Amino acid sequence: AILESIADFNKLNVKKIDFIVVGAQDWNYTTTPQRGLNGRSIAYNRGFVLGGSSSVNYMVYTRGSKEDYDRWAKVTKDNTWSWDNLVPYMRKNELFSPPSDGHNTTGQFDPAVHGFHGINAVSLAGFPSPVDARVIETTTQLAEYPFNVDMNSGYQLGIGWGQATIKNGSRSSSATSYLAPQFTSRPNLNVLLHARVTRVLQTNSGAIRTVEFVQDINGQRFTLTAEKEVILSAGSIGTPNILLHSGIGNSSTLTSMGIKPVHNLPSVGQNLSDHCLIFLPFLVNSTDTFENAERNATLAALQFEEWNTSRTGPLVDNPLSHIGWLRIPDNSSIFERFPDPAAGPNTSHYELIVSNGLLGPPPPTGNFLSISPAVVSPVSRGTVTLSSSDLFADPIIDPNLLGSEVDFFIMREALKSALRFSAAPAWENYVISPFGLNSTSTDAEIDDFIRQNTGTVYHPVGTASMSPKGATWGSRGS
Ligand SMILES: Cc1cc2nc3c(=O)[nH]c(=O)nc-3n(C[C@H](O)[C@H](O)[C@H](O)COP(=O)(O)OP(=O)(O)OC[C@H]3O[C@@H](n4cnc5c(N)ncnc54)[C@H](O)[C@@H]3O)c2cc1C
Repeated sequence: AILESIADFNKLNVKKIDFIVVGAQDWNYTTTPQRGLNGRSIAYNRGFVLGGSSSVNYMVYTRGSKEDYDRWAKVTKDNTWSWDNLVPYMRKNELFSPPSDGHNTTGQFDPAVHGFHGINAVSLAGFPSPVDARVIETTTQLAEYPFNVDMNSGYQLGIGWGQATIKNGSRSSSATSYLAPQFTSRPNLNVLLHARVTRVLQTNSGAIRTVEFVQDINGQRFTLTAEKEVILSAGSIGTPNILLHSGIGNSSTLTSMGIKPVHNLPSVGQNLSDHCLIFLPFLVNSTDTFENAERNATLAALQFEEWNTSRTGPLVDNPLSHIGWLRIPDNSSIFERFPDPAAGPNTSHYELIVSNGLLGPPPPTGNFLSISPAVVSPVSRGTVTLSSSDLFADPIIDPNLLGSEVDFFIMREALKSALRFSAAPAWENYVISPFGLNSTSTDAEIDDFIRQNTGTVYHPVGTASMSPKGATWGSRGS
């Protein structure tokens, strides 16, 4: 059942709680000033809603490369995390669905690598983007950007059609899939809304099976104790925040903050890794881009009406049409001093995201194309730490974006790659010029542009990281 309050829960008179799943619009977090971004602090979105960030994200469906998962297996010394062992679960989860416009998708994805009977819907775009043909033409013109029919096959390199967690023009999230009515109506699943977890606590046996929470920040604290286990899934910011307040973290740091240590696990909140991104717009010779509806309320209302009545039109999709997964050359000078950060030779260093418009608030005039680079094998590591023992204070979030020389080098090369992509013959008479950057910019000018414009794709991970059993680090450390 979906429950509004603990009082509603108590009325159910539940005798035994097997599992407690901590899940819940935005937490409104801001990062610390980022050294790699000229000291800028940036917004750090996290979903504050049922379904968490899956209810607010860009809906891009991308698996990692085979090598990424195989590296997980190696790091954890646990082969269940390998690609071969995880793919059956990816398939089981996936409900690959026709696009909203029902167009023929032959040659736009590989059915052999998808699941068609799961609950998390995935589909190709359901409204043609005016730049589709030029992107595909580019893959035939520049050897550097080969076409990849399905970036989610385990082999990700190349340019392919974007897949999104969308069905019939609507978002498929954890809230619409795992928490769909057929599941929340199960007698052994209750979802308590408006509950904010403050800590996880030890029972008399020492096991951590009790969850402490409030329904009103100034109100009573409640506890529930699970018969079997508590699965803490509050995301890469919420999870370490709760653990640290619970005394699970670096014991000496916790003691200095007045928090009683329960378990010394110094890795909690460390090792934060994220994908940094630059929205890279190009001024184009077109009148058919996102900017039209963004500057014209009547057109926007018409598009919304179309979506609302028939789930057709431009609003059935997320704002990107194609993605490229690409590597900097193996002989890049950065590798003379640093190891290759990718999980293997078939794993990308950076992503190029193609959109038929400027991502973000549009300037008063001009039509745009974006080819936005993101660093996807990042080396920089940041932290989530406590600002105080106040259970409701925001944690201190330092993703350390572009903190490493390797990530900066890759971002610079990715940005130059986006400029090369836009210079393919396919874009002749279409792309006028990069916006905010000159194609003859010096490295120093590009570097300054990067520091001033880099943000994030909001993919923080690693703050409660997996580790081999018995390791002295990570979630299974001593
Ligand atoms: C703007 C944005 C765009 C993104 N775009 C994409 C994309 O296109 N494709 C993609 O694959 N990924 C994308 N991501 C990342 C993706 O959404 C996340 O990686 C994923 O949702 C993480 O899942 P999670 O369950 O670990 O954490 P979350 O989804 O963040 O879920 C954590 C849940 O725990 C709740 N919670 C936290 N603390 C507490 C507490 N104390 N008490 C109670 N509840 C609590 C939160 O409210 C939330 O509901 C994006 C993220 C954002 C924010």
